[in-house]
Amino acid sequence: MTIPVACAVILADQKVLAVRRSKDMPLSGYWEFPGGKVEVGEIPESCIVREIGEELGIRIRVLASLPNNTHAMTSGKSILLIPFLAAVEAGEIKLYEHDQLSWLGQSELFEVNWAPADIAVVKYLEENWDDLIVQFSK
Ligand SMILES: Nc1nc2c([nH]c(=O)n2[C@H]2C[C@H](O)[C@@H](COP(=O)(O)OP(=O)(O)OP(=O)(O)O)O2)c(=O)[nH]1
Repeated sequence: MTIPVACAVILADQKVLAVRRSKDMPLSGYWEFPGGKVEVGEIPESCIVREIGEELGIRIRVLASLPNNTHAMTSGKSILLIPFLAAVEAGEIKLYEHDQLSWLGQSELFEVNWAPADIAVVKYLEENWDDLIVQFSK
């Protein structure tokens, strides 16, 4: 079984936002890009805007979609991670589900303990930083 999960790489000032899963969440203590499961009948772009509203209390604008990554979990399920590059359009970030946040620059990307499914996405960001984060920050 494959679970589609949309996540947002939110950029500001040439940094990206990482959040830590709290003790009430599965994979607690791991860092991730905020987001959640795509509901039945929902498109990933709508899902990510909805999830970010629920988790961070902000409205985002989707700038681009990034390569998906499938990751097999020990449970036998797979996560299909669908990342979007996004910017804050309105509101102030508050953590409604996570317990910590960090804004990471290119050289800081691996300073947090990423959820395993995110590692390929983070590597992609690191390798394409100038084309993505620098360009879209202009
Ligand atoms: N949001 C998010 N989830 C991730 C990432 N990487 C990763 O492995 N996951 C996993 C953790 C969870 O097993 C699953 C997402 O579930 P979730 O609990 O955040 O989803 P949700 O908000 O829709 O919550 P629910 O339906 O379980 O209440 O995907 C990521 O970067 N962002």
